[in-house]
Amino acid sequence: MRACRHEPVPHTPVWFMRQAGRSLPEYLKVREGIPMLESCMRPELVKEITLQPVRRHKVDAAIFFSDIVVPLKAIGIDVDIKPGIGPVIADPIRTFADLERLRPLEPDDVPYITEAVGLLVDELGPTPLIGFAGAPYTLASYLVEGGPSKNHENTKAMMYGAPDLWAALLDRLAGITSAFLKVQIEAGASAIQLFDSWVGSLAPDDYRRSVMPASTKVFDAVAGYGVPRIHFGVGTGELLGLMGRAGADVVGVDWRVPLNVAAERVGPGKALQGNLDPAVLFAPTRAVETKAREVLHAAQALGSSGHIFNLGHGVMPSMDPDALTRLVAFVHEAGAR
Ligand SMILES: Cc1c2[nH]c(c1CCC(=O)O)Cc1[nH]c(c(CCC(=O)O)c1C)Cc1[nH]c(c(CCC(=O)O)c1C)Cc1[nH]c(c(C)c1CCC(=O)O)C2
Repeated sequence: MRACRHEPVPHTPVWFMRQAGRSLPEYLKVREGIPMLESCMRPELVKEITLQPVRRHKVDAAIFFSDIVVPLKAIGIDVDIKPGIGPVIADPIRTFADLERLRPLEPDDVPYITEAVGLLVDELGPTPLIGFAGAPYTLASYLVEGGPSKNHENTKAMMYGAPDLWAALLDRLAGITSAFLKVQIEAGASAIQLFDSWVGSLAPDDYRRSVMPASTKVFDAVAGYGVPRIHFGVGTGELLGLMGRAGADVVGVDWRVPLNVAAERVGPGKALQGNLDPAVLFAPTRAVETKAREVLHAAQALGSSGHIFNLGHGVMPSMDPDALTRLVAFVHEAGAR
């Protein structure tokens, strides 16, 4: 939390996006026979899965085990997470009439989230819990396409061709996302991350016009709590400045932009999170450490604090968990003040 606020830290803190999940044998064991979305609704199981990578890797933060589509499911959208595919929406959102299915989210829709966060905060003690949600653009891409998409063609067709419908869709999603984050913060989450995983597919002008207002609305909605707000997307090199200006305190960076360059794009006053290429973890330990040291060096542009070490995107299921554990120890040692 101190690194998020540019305060002095004993060492660079580290956690990994998707640190909980299929890279861990203990996860595969407890998930056996339980569908993904159902597992997100069982507080004891959520607690166990969230804690697994903290115990194993000694990371400096826990990320709440859930999924970006959980709030959509909670308001009655017919969505499922298909193994190896991702979220699939039975009836995509394409018209103004479809929007009526996106009703506001109430805390009572997600009692299992409140309960799981409470259990976790008790158990984690001083280790912070990061809550999260999907940002309006990324959620819209799943809702409009009906599932994962490479080119986001239906999404962009609506954004360019039906701007009023698009704005109304993103505004509704901003409300749902804000409510979902508030539930997690009020239950005790120390920080939040807004994942706009697929927004890197947009040019800066389109982002500014068609997406930034909804993301700003989300950040504004939770500003009053004073918890650090992290914002991340993949391939967002050209958007980093705007994503910071949308209201993030910490901007997540993928591996394509060195952190010293990202610091210039984001400007003073914001911390950075990232940005080791996840694929580096498949190389021998010496190579991992060389690349991790490069990340730490580039982050020195931020001064003595304001860097949270992470991967440039999520942990992959085929990664060796021991390589991640070794990386945490290395960052703690090489990033000591
Ligand atoms: C785009 C997105 C999704 N979900 C999420 C994002 C944003 C992050 C990113 O950019 O990767 C966010 C997410 N999903 C999950 C977490 C858990 C917390 C953590 O990071 O440890 C988080 C933060 C669990 C999950 N979410 C999912 C899994 C795998 C399902 C399983 O274990 O059966 C987990 C552990 C499923 C999911 N859900 C989604 C995808 C693309 C997939 C993968 C599909 C597949 O490859 O099988 C949508």
